[in-house]
Amino acid sequence: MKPTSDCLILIMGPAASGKTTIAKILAEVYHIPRLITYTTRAQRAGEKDGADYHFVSKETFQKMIDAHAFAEWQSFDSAYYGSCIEPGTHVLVITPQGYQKIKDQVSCRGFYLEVDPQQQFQRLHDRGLTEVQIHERIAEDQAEKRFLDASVRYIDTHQKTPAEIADVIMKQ
Ligand SMILES: Nc1nc2c(ncn2[C@@H]2O[C@H](COP(=O)(O)OP(=O)(O)O)[C@@H](O)[C@H]2O)c(=O)[nH]1
Ligand SMILES: Nc1ncnc2c1ncn2[C@@H]1O[C@H](COP(=O)(O)OP(=O)(O)O)[C@@H](O)[C@H]1O
Repeated sequence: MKPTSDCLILIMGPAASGKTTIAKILAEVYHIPRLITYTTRAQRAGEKDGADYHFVSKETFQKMIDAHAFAEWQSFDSAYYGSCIEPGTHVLVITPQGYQKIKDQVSCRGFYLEVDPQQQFQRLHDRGLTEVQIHERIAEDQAEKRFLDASVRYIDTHQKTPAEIADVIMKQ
């Protein structure tokens, strides 16, 4: 089924599984805009404020919580992440826990990207993470999987190009 009516396409997956890459293709090729979420984590090299995230201070994030600005928010990997939902068809990159909090609020379709462990390790190493940081992040992502449910579609990204993965999502 294609997203002909308002529908959120929720992209989930562990660190460096390709979530951001796929969201960019869905925006650029399929013209499905991404909802930019808010985070207190540090901006990575190459990331743009307002395009990858709205990078905000903890104080600003807390003010947004107090103002009930978020559809959901959570603490993850020593930072806060929160999303605001708008009407229309959009892509949202989110944790499984975030998915669990909003799945009954909106019409949505969830996808979980699975990544080859060796490729993931290499990508996270290239991102500058230490071995300890990599193992901590993998454990946190693993713990998040308990929030997935039977309606989530798993996509094995190994040996698939980003364009092929986006195509799989669009054909659902
Ligand atoms: N619950 C929730 N999770 C988010 C939000 N924005 C991003 N995330 C998730 O937060 C996690 C950490 O994201 P990030 O720090 O960019 O690391 P990455 O997964 O390695 O790219 C990922 O699983 C994202 O999908 C949000 O607004 N709410
Ligand atoms: N299907 C793929 N094939 C090859 N490289 C990929 C693929 N998906 C993502 N990558 C690369 O892996 C790295 C991490 O991807 P990214 O989209 O930032 O992951 P995430 O947002 O899940 O952390 C990037 O360098 C990206 O170009």
